[in-house]
Amino acid sequence: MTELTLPAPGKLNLFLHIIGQRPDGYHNLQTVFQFIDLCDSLTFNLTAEDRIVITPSMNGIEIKDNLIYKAAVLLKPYRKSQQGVSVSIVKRLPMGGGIGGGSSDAATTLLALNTLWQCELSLDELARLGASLGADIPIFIFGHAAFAEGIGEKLTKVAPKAPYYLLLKPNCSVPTVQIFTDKHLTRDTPAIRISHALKLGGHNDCLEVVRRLYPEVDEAFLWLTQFGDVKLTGTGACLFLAFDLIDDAERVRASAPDNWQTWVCRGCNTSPTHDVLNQWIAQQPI
Ligand SMILES: C[C@](O)(CO)[C@H](O)COP(=O)(O)OP(=O)(O)OC[C@H]1O[C@@H](n2ccc(N)nc2=O)[C@H](O)[C@@H]1O
Ligand SMILES: Nc1ncnc2c1ncn2[C@@H]1O[C@H](COP(=O)(O)OP(=O)(O)OP(=O)(O)O)[C@@H](O)[C@H]1O
Repeated sequence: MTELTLPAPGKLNLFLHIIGQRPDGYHNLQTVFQFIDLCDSLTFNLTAEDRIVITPSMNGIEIKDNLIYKAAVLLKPYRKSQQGVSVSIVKRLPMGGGIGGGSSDAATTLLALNTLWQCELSLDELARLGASLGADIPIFIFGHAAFAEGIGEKLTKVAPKAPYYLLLKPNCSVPTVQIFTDKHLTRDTPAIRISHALKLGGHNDCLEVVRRLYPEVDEAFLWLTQFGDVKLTGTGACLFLAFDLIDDAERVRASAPDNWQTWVCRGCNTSPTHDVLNQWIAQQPI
């Protein structure tokens, strides 16, 4: 039986500028995406029966709402056979954290099944399919750190510094839609050039709104600022801080109050999903 196990990494928005709003309500952004080596793990097994099975079930998510399921359904019309798939997942990425766990699971499913079901879609075609499920999916299909524009689908490869990060999730989850519909959100940050972004970075326009709506994020932000330049990823709730040395990151982590989830992880400019998938493909008999 064919089995494929792939990591589904989280992402960070190193900055997130909102430069306008489209007529359909979606926001035009400028952001730099970088992956982290904190990952879910997804194992795919093809099955004779034409069904999509996901185990274990995820807390509070019906299978039909699971982005893994939705991604698999999107690819079904391109299959060369009528085989189904069983997906088992080890979930490590917190939900509602702004690190794109659901999007990464969906993108990993598209990449894995494109190979296992021999759909032969290009990365651009997969990214377009993925974008119909969520704005964060194209970056995980693209597979390289990128400067992103549009709603996150216009991607230009970049290679920012890849430090260690202390990632902290305050004891709350932030629904993306709540932040994007808040009337106090800044939506008119002037557009910058990619060279400016790489040299000077930027800020996250969602930070002030998230701190005001979520006192837990505000408290964690204030605690972390004593150690450096704290950033919010996406619409939160996760905050992160960069370190050159892993020991410094671990020292701050050890002093964090117990009610916050914390991780020390490394920035990655290539996606671990693509790294492992390319190795797997290279090992298959011709
Ligand atoms: C905040 C980011 O994580 C930054 O990378 C993304 O922009 C959010 O991406 P996502 O979670 O995949 O978002 P989606 O599932 O596509 O959209 C959720 C909701 O957020 C709002 N939304 C999302 C993305 C965007 N550029 N503008 C928006 O206004 C829309 O109301 C949408 O209904
Ligand atoms: N496989 C999945 N893993 C996680 N969440 C999923 C999955 N499938 C559906 N969801 C739904 O998507 C929501 C957002 O989850 P996700 O982990 O992508 O949040 P996030 O990290 O805040 O993402 P983003 O930065 O894209 O907003 C969850 O609250 C959950 O209801």
